[in-house]
Amino acid sequence: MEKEEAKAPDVSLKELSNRLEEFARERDWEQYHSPRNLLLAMVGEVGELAEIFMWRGEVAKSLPNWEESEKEHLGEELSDVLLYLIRLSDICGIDLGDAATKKIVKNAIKYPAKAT
Ligand SMILES: Nc1ccn([C@H]2C[C@H](O)[C@@H](COP(=O)(O)OP(=O)(O)OP(=O)(O)O)O2)c(=O)n1
Repeated sequence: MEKEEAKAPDVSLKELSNRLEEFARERDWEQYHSPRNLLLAMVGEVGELAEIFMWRGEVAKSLPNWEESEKEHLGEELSDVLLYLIRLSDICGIDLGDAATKKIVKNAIKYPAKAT
């Protein structure tokens, strides 16, 4: 039986953002990481994510009939979208964790839960 790969420990947006910054710096890719380029790269990855679901019809939650390799591919494309989103936010000077937390609060005010 194949040995299951160890899961990465809980990771913060800040940590991912630091690692992305380091990744770009080490390759001298900061010059390419402009807001527009990162946005286009992210949209491209959203397209790759959509391709995974294309023509399959409705998919049950937890993806019970999917091969492990398909789930792994899905995880990679979701990650690409997330990583470009984090990098885009950073380059634009947006603290994504803070913005998302505030947005959740705003959403709750706009869409109050029904009183029981
Ligand atoms: N200029 C770049 C190019 C890549 N990446 C990083 C962010 C993404 O997580 C990943 C994207 O790499 P690819 O463009 O090779 O895309 P895929 O991994 O999806 O490969 P493919 O399109 O061949 O499936 O690499 C980056 O930060 N900056």
